[in-house]
Amino acid sequence: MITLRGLTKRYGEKTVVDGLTCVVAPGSVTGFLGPNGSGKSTTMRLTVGLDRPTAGSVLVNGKPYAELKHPLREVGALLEAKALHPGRSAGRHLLAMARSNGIPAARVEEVLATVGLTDVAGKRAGQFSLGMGQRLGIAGALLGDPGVLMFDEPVNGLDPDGVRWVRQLMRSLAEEGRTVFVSSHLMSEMQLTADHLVVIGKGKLLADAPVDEFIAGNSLSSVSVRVPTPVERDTLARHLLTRGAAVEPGAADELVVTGAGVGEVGDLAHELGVRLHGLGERTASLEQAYMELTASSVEYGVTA
Ligand SMILES: Nc1ncnc2c1ncn2[C@@H]1O[C@H](COP(=O)(O)OP(=O)(O)OP(=O)(O)O)[C@@H](O)[C@H]1O
Repeated sequence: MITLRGLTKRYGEKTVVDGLTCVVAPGSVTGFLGPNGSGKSTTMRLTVGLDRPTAGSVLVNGKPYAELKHPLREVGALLEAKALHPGRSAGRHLLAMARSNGIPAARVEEVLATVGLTDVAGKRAGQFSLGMGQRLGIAGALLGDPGVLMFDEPVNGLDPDGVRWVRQLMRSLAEEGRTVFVSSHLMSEMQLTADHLVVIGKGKLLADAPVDEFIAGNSLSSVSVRVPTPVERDTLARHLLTRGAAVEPGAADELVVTGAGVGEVGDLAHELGVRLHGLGERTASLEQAYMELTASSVEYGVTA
């Protein structure tokens, strides 16, 4: 479990992490979302003692990182800036990490196999591709078999196979009862991977909710209606507009309606003698919900 209590970090005048309070619970994947520069990496760095909070605290299994006796056995992290010795092989790099944390050497073989790097264990890390480097970073996080895992943009640089592998790995780690805290900018991937979300903007907590609840609470539900001819589409659209609904063209013969339910749209079509080739709720995506919520928190937005 990771517990943040009023966690705050300032660099000079700038407050990068601003009073974050939340609990990242075991047994589920918690997605950590926020626009560029919102403080996600800083929060993760504070969690593993790479930086000190200006105020508040962050605890791993109830203790500050510095008080953990065997840190790698309690929390494993893949962070963005990897301090890899480029001339050292993947195997030796992991072995050095294992030695300094009292982890048996045999565990190195296991994690290399888990991340699919067994065949290149003797290769120098400096020659690794971006994706191989990510796999090595994940191996390092798993080395101590910790109950808490943190991954900062783990799918960065991975091919579609690798992305799927990371998703399955996160899911299985959570199913084993571990705490999995993962940041990503890939909303569709997060929607598939995460159970719960913590969303921040400009260092402040914007949301802390299960994925379904987050999507439902931050997006307008809409209705998709398929009408075969332009004349009928126009008739239905005009009548919906007079009832205060909003109508937008969708794909091909589809209209996307907000502000009216499925029943209302169906009944109206029936009254008007408009034929329907499809009618149903449209589920909003995590991306839509996220954009709604963070629109005002984007620090480096582009103005059109
Ligand atoms: N050591 C530091 N000194 C000064 N400012 C810093 C330092 N580390 C981070 N920052 C600033 O803190 C802010 C938050 O950065 P952080 O990397 O935590 O954001 P992030 O949410 O991880 O962003 P991204 O999604 O782009 O990775 C940025 O404006 C960054 O410039």
